[in-house]
Amino acid sequence: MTKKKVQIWDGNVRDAALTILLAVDKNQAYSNLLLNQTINKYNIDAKDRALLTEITYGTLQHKYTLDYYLEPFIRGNIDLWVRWLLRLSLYQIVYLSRVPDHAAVNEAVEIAKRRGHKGIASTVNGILRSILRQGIRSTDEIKEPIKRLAIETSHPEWLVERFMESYGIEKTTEMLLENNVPPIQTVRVNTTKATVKDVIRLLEEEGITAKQSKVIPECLHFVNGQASRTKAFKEGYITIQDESSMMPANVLNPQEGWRVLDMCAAPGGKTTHIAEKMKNEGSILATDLHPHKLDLIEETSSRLGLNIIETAPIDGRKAADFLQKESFDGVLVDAPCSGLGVMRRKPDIKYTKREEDFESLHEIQLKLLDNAVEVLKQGGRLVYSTCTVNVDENEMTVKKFLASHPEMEPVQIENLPELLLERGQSGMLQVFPQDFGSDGFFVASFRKKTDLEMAEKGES
Ligand SMILES: C[S@@+](CC[C@H](N)C(=O)[O-])C[C@H]1O[C@@H](n2cnc3c(N)ncnc32)[C@H](O)[C@@H]1O
Repeated sequence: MTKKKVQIWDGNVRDAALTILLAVDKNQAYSNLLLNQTINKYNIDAKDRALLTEITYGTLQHKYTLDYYLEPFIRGNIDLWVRWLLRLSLYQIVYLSRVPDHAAVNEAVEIAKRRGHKGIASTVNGILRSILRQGIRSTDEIKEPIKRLAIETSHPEWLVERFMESYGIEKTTEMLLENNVPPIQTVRVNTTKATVKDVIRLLEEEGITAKQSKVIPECLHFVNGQASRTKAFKEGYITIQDESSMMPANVLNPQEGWRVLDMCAAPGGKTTHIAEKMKNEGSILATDLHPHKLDLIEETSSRLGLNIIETAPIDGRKAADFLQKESFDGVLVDAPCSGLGVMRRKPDIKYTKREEDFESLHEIQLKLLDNAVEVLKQGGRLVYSTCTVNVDENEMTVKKFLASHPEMEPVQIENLPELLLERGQSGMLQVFPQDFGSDGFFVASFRKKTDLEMAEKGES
């Protein structure tokens, strides 16, 4: 039997959101990728694009809260697609003031008729109208504080508990709330091609307002428009990147002429930033475990006009077996991690990650760092980064790494604005999503001592 291909877009925003949400739930599809593919494939116009993004992300972001509100109104079993339809309709009623309640209900009933039958449509109508009549229940009914916070902010309880233990109630609450706020669209200016001012002007000519960030100088915040569709993007003046991800290249502070290894490089966001910092002079080896991802680095380098980047498929846990010892002036290990800092962008992470998934990551991260040390020159700079907020993968990984490498010393985080430097301690910096509206991110900086320094300190 041939499988029926699902047509995501037929001009109905809510129907498309429902198809995407179901695919995310049933096939573990990534919400951000599926949404972007849909928008680009069907060339969806700006108004529908905004609503589709808002409903898809918003419903996913608030899934547990919406289920809490729906629970008293649902009797017996309902199909998965009906549950998602109820969730996305209630999302509009509770969170989107610009969508009138009756419009959200009518749209839901029409979709239920089309996808199911009259009986399902009348159930959907009944549930949504009952909620409108009786109102949603308060979370004050939940007496246990962690459970209440988990439901209010739609995060799993085990994760809330974990964050509380590491960061305390205030920081945790701020972070959980921020995880439900849509991310700001940020881009990095290709400083080898134009100045920040010039790029702002180029974008203005395309009808786009972009503002220079107060945190990372080469970062622009988009006020309107879609970066990937601009001429400035196509012609290599900008790269789409979260502002936090612009920290590692700044902290590494590579100089023109350096030889740099970017060990976990794909899709190349930081590799190309490093090349821009080096003014496209010197050489960068960008490696990744997955050979197919290397094409992305090459595509981006060529779009940006950077020609000092070479790629190679190498498992970083064995990099020292393939690369010359002590041959790189700088190494970046932007490690695979649990991604708990990017939940605004990938809300599905909240529901798919399991605590046991994290355990193996710490070991992989240490192996990558062990190899980085071997290929780093004496006196060279090593930067370790993750896009997570998790002590085990960040501070603990650094602690264990330093304990087993007397030849490495932490160095003060440098080359970032004062407001960030103040937070950096013992060569480490943890940024939370609520700090300046960027992803949660961790960066640590180290220097390899020379043999002479080791001998003088009696450490060799
Ligand atoms: C956080 S992402 C890197 C993002 C990239 N640095 C950027 O800025 O675009 C982590 C990368 O590590 C790669 N990876 C996972 N395990 C690896 C290993 N053992 N050796 C090398 N790369 C690995 C993954 O394929 C993934 O592309």
